[in-house]
Amino acid sequence: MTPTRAPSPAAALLDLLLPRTCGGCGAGPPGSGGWCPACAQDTAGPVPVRVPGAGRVAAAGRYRGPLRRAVLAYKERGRRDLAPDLAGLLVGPVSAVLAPRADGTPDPAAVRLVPAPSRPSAARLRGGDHVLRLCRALAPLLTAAGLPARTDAALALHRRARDSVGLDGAGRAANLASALHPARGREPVPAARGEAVLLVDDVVTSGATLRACGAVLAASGLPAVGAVVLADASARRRRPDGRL
Ligand SMILES: O=P(O)(O)OC[C@H]1O[C@H](OP(=O)(O)OP(=O)(O)O)[C@H](O)[C@@H]1O
Repeated sequence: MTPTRAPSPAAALLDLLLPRTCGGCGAGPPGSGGWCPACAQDTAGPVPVRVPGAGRVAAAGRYRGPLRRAVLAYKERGRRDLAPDLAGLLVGPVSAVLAPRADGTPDPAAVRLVPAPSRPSAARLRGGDHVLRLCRALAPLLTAAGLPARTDAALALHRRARDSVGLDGAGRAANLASALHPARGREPVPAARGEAVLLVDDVVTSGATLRACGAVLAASGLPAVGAVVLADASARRRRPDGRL
């Protein structure tokens, strides 16, 4: 996806001052949780997503309708104010991924949220890393709900990582394999006893991103139990230009 340039400081200030509108349809003002009642109905998750090799994966909903519009508005159209509302949609998927297992694995006592990283150039154009911002909004919600959570930007993409637009699943996997690495400048902090590591991303399509991130985390001694994403686009076909 190609982001539009981040709004100027004046425009960002205006965003803060103007009444907020519904994340799904843009009509305002929104109801509780940042959504109008109709869109809230349509964004109710969680939905399990099958991503072989990525552990348990759950999404807040399918990549369509109000949720798709909200993700695009948040990611590409400068609606950074939607971070708390979108983070709120991830609380259910986190519970689903961490739900008790039949094999007797103990329930996690805490969770570490690892954002799937953006290309540095894309993050600059978007006015910051949108998935990292999402994690930072989600962590306090989980903590308030009784599951201590923190964000760990443990992964990064090389500056020269190419835009994956136009690549199929295999091409995306190859692009990521050469570009994804543990964040520089610090040793990975091992998971504390009882701490579950969870990947977070905005959208899952082929699953290449979640698998690649999971592989780098595991190689750093931080295996993830699974992932949560805002929207499941795995049933959609990318257009010939690679866009959804
Ligand atoms: O399941 P997958 O096939 O890996 O697709 C999902 C990934 O695709 C998008 O990122 P993209 O690589 O297009 O970068 P972007 O941040 O520029 O959108 C999206 O943000 C996910 O990270």
